[in-house]
Amino acid sequence: MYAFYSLLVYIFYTLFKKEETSQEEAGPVLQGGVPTQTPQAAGSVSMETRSRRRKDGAAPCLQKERGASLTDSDSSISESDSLSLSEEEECCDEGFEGSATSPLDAFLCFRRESEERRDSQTQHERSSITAGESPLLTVMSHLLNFLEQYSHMQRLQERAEQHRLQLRRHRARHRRRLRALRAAYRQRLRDQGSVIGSLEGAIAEQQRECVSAPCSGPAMLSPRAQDGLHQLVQSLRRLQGERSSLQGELQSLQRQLEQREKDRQHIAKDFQQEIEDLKQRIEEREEELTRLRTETGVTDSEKRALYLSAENESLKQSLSMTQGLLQQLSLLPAQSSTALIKENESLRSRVQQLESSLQLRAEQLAHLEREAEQTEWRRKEELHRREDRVRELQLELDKERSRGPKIKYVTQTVEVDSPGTLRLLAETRERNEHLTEKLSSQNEKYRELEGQLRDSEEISASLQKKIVAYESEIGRLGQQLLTEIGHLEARKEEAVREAAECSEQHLQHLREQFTGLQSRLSALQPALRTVKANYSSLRSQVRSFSDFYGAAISEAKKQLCSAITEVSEANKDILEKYRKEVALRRKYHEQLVELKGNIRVLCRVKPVLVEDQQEEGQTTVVTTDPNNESAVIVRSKGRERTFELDKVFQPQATQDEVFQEIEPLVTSCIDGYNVCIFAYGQTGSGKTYTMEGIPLQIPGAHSRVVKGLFSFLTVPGSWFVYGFFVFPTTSYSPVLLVKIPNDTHSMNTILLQSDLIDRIKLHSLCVCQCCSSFVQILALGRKNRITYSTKMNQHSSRSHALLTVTVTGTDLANGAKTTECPGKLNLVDLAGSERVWKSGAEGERLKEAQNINRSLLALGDVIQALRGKQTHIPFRNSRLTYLLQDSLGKGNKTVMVVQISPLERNVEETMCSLKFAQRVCKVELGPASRKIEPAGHCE
Ligand SMILES: Nc1ncnc2c1ncn2[C@@H]1O[C@H](COP(=O)(O)OP(=O)(O)OP(=O)(O)O)[C@@H](O)[C@H]1O
Repeated sequence: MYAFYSLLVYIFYTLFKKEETSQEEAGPVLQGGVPTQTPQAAGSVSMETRSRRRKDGAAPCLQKERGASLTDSDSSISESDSLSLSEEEECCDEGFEGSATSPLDAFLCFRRESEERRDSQTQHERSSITAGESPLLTVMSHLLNFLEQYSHMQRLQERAEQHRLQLRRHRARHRRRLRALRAAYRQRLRDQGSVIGSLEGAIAEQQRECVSAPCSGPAMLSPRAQDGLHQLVQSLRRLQGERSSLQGELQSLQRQLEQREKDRQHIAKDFQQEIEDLKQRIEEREEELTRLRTETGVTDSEKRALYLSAENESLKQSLSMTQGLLQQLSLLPAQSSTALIKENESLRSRVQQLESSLQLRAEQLAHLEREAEQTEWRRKEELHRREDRVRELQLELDKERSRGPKIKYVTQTVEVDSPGTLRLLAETRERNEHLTEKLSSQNEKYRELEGQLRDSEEISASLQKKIVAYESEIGRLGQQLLTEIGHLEARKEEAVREAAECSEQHLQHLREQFTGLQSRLSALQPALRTVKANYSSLRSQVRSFSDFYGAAISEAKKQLCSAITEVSEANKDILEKYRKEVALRRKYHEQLVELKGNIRVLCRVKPVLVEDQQEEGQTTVVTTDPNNESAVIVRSKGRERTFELDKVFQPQATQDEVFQEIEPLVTSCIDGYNVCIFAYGQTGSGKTYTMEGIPLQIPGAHSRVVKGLFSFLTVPGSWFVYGFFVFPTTSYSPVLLVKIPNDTHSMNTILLQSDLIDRIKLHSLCVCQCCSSFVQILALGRKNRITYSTKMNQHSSRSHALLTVTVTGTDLANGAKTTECPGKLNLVDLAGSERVWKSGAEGERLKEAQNINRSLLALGDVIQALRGKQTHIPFRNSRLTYLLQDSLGKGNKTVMVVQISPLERNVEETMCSLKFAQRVCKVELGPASRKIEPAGHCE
């Protein structure tokens, strides 16, 4: 299909170029302002018309035309000429109405037929073809439309040219006829004048004869003379009648001339108006054309169309370029096509308008020509009649002249004989004078008419000049249009050439690439062969290598097994040594802890704060001995009492110093012991400060213990894996200290446990795998802990806070777990013991204070029972003691931090706390015991 359309484009282009070149060669040449065709141009036009007429069987018309053109030079025009002219016009009209048979028209007919054929195809095929070839078809349709319009314009121009030629011939014929009529009329007038002159001469001669013979009377006139006179008078009367009739005819001619002049003026006006309208339309069209060119870029679209056609040509040359061309065609903007279609439509409508106006003009011209012919015919008829009459008059005058001697004789006899004859002569003379006067007046009128006719002819000539000027203007505009079309064509050719060059270059480039690739391919082929050979050799090597590899692996395995057995033997010794070392470390640690005591009581003296100094009784009653770290002296009621405890921290002691005393318990917990660290003391003495500290600023025991626990996870080469389970809860309230959200990223699992005792529940079990999640849980617990302001403490804790951490350790060497019941670390921040009257608690607060004191009393009872080594330890007396039974019982390790206030006003509570601490000091928990599962078999 593409090849077919490219062929079509080529044919179009060739035809178009041929027509253009023929037009350029046979372009109109202006001669004296009138556009005429050169012989070549006439030849080309006549060739076309000749061929057309030959087809129509109108060859005689051309001969007649030629005959008419040849006879145009003749001075006289016969009726046959006019007849031939009318026939010629009919033939020409027929020729114009006939269909054009130029090569371009034939091609357009062929295209129409092909379109019809294509329309007759099935809708499916047509849609598929249209969908596939729309850009090319669009371009082709534009080209065809353009060519159609161009051929139509050419036909119109030819028809206009023919009309102009006909008009010129008719005008020339009309002028010739007018000249002949004028000459004939003048001749007739001259003849009449001569006849009259001869008559006057005869009359004068008769008068002279009458004067020379006065004696002769009318009686002397013979009857023959009388008859002659009678005939003369009658002839004179006829002449008079003829003159009157001629006068009437002249008047009618004058009226006709006037009417014709009016008609001519009217037609000229109409014609001028039409010319003006046409000029205006041409101007509008030109403006619109320029506007379209500037706005829509018609030239670009045409360039693109020609570029596409060039691409299409290149398709024939290279099959590989087809796909690229299709893509370029698909990339064509639809706007240019629509603009071209619109422009084509507008051009068509304009051409139709011009056609209709041309048809109107042709009709008007035909009407004018018919009128002119009628007028000419009438004039001719009139001239004929007048000539006939002149001839008759001439004949009569000749007759009269031939009768001259008789009249002379009669006149003499009349003059001699008849006075009546003299009277008649006088009358006749008078009449003759009168007729002469009338003739002169008629002559004057005729001259006036002639002048008017000349004026009208001048006007008509000027009008014709104008028409000629307009025609020349139209021709010039047409020439400009043709030159512009030529320029456009040149541009198109330039664009086509550029596109062809570009495509040629591209093709050349592709060819070069292709040749380069081919050379590279040819160069690569030996390399490929060598690579293939290498590959095959490698493949065979690989095949042989797999066997070699299997043998090597089995050999290596054997070597590795032997090495592993050797290393494992060596490692066994090392592991044994390590275990011994660990056991030794634990033993020594245990011995150290036991030496220190499984239950240790530490005392921390709160420093005197600024706010404490503002109240009464701010004097300190507690003193410490720098040389004795285990003694604290309290002055009460004028007496000093020394309490011996395991360790007494001075008021300046830091959190770190306190933790150093607690730290061994962390190691014990890791080793699988149950340990308990709790703070005891009156309200506001600093228990929470010691256990929790000030978050992020001065961390307390909680954070440090947790850090210590997690530091074991990062010990390099550790043989243990630890898991930390946290039970943040409260001993007093069943409300959870920490409500752990499900989406907390640091929690892996949340387990619910069943009731353990009464209404105390361990609601949640959190598995912490990093320190930050531990700290988070602590922060949540701190946030949820209930605190109220009392007289003793602004942020007094109203419940015991327990943080239970269970630790499981697995020995990687033998898989032994530290215990089935893992090591447990209880961190307890007890609620402050207080004197109710002192704290000023009431209502709910009073109940809380009572509960707190009750639980602390139960703790004291448990401590008392342990001290007395009773068989029954009342752990179940309170929730607090129940929760702490794992850590307070036998085989456990406990650290109690007694917080005391150094102020005088708290001396009673300080004494109570220290007495309780001393009681605890005397408790023996017995040797601590580890809970270690038997090791499983090592894998
Ligand atoms: N060693 C210390 N150094 C500085 N400030 C301290 C120290 N100990 C306690 N405090 C301050 O004393 C105030 C009371 O302490 P804290 O709340 O810890 O007492 P408490 O024993 O927990 O009271 P309660 O039993 O009523 O909860 C706090 O403002 C705390 O910062």
